[in-house]
Amino acid sequence: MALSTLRIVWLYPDLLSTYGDRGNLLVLAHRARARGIDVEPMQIRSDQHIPHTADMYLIGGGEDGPQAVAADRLLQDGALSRAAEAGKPILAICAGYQLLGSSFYANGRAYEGLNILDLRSDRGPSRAVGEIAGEAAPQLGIGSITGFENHGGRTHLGEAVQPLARVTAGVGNDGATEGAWAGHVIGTYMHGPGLARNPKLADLLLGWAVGVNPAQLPPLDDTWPERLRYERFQALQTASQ
Ligand SMILES: NC(=O)CC[C@H](N)C(=O)O
Repeated sequence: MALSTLRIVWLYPDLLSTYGDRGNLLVLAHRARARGIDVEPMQIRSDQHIPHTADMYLIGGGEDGPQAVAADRLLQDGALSRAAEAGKPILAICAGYQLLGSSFYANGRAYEGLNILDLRSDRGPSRAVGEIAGEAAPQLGIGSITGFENHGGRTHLGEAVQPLARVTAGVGNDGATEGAWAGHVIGTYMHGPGLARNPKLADLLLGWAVGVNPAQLPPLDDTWPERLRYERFQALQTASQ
């Protein structure tokens, strides 16, 4: 593999990290180290400059107020937009996902987003709270997805992005699609943390970061993540009966 040390930036833990989103960093670090890749996790607070040199960037979800502050600081910093242009993998969850679009709603008004993904978010008729599941875009090769969602926003995709998944339970963007991706940037409403529940999504990001086809990463023992996934999908089936 081309990379010996994987530098993963976890953005703004002081503003955005709800429902265990920090777990995404832990999952990526574990899955990289298990393949012999050293990991340097970097937690960058909102009063710090974002390093340009990282190999992957993570941003989590949060409430409306911190989301608006985070968007403002990210716009001023500029490094996340340059990372996207440089093809660095970015995983953004919920509030972090919404602020990658052109605009989003928080506290009753629209805010400017980073325009990294061709989408915009407004408010839905009710909060979307609970399990979310779907079938991921076949090109991604990650199969079905599972997560937990809690958001008031609804997201409308433009032509330059593809839906991450087709929704089979829950709401996601609008009840039909969930999340979005373009290049190496993925946005999703899945908390949980999302990567603990979707190890193939974690490996997709890792593969992008180290420059190998994810299918060529050495396999790991995923007994426990698979049990978790089984349990979550079963819970949805039971709830729908
Ligand atoms: N969980 C979240 O990140 C919520 C994002 C946003 N504040 C919304 O309610 O839509």
